[in-house]
Amino acid sequence: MDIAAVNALPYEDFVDILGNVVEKCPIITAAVWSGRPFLSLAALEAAISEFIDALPESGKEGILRCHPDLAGRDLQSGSLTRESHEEQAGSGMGALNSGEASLMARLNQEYKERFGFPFVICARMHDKENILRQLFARCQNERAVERARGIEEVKKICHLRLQSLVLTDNRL
Ligand SMILES: NC(=O)N[C@H]1NC(=O)NC1=O
Repeated sequence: MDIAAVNALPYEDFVDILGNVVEKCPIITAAVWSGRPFLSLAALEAAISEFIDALPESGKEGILRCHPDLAGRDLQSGSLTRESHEEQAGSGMGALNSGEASLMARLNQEYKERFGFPFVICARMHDKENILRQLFARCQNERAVERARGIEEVKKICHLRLQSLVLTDNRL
């Protein structure tokens, strides 16, 4: 399970295995495949990051819009991706009390109305109190600041997803 094994994957397997390192954006994984061979996992991560940075602002917002709300309807209906489900469950999003749940729903809605994309945060790095605090604070920012902030969080999520795939996926 090393970068040589990742480099040896045909693109179909590469996209099957790594296609959700950026939530619901397998096009990013498919695009960076042509940059093989990667010298390290960090080099693969850097290629993903560079691809994202080269997108126009509308593309970056598109990436954010592919993310499900935290504690939102996809969590309630059980339709989150496996990765997102683990992240949201781990940070307590499935165990909000009714006050926290309604505050989260109200602030998520306020955030989306203000910016036109959802609030994104690397859930694995925070607990529910911290997420609510950040959501409240970030609602006050400017749109460009939030776009950049959300993309930073996407990269943190991607980093942790890549790490756990390479550590645990025995297909690699
Ligand atoms: N909206 C949002 O932040 N979603 C996510 N964050 C995370 O760590 N996993 C997600 O699905």
